[in-house]
Amino acid sequence: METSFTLLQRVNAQDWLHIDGELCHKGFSHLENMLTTEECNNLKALYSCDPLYRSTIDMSKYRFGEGTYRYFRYPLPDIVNQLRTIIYPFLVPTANKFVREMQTGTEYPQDHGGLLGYCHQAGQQRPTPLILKYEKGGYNTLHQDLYGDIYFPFQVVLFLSQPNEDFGGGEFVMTEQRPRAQSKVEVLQPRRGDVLIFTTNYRPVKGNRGYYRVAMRHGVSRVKWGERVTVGIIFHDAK
Ligand SMILES: O=C(O)CCC(=O)C(=O)O
Ligand SMILES: [Fe+2]
Repeated sequence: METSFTLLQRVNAQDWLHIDGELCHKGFSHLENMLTTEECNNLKALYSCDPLYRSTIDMSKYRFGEGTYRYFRYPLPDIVNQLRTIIYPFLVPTANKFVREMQTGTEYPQDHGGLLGYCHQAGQQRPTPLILKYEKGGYNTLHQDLYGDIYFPFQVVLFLSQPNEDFGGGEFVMTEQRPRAQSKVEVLQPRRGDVLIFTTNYRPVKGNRGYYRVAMRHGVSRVKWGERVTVGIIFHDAK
């Protein structure tokens, strides 16, 4: 989308009631054409700017997969910070519905600063947004991005590379683990500029006796050729 709309206007224009329904019933929602090609290219170009990062992880070293990711330092790049701050409040009603259904007793504050306040009080002070790069053979094993006791139940991935043009393979994969059942998978291939919102830990599903937890994990299948770059926006900070 070549657009002159601000990020706030673009986020505001989404059908958040529909997104709420998708998060509750499927655990993810795919928003198409949120970022322009120029914004994607600008974000990708940040990858090699060393001073922006607090740490760089070679995924194979920890057997997390194959590829590299880099955690941004504070202050975050403007577009990452804006999206983190702007998207958060739209997700709070769904997050609080999850909490009420599971009766965990926590309520998420209405603005992102409030969530960071809770994180910082609990000793979670390190920024979690990151940029990930996979080359031929790269992949990301199934995982959850929790980073401490305080976590927000949704997170976001920005897709910066074009499938079948910049890379092949490298699908985004999610699994749902229902209690006492086999796992179900979803395989997505979002396009450059798309944004995916998904459940970090679990989603509540109504059963005969109240709600039960369906754990969700995400990862990336093997990249067959080319280079795939994403930015992950996690709303809570890390220990
Ligand atoms: O590269 C991807 O699509 C997955 C990124 C990821 O695991 C994350 O942002 O938490
Ligand atoms: Fe992740």
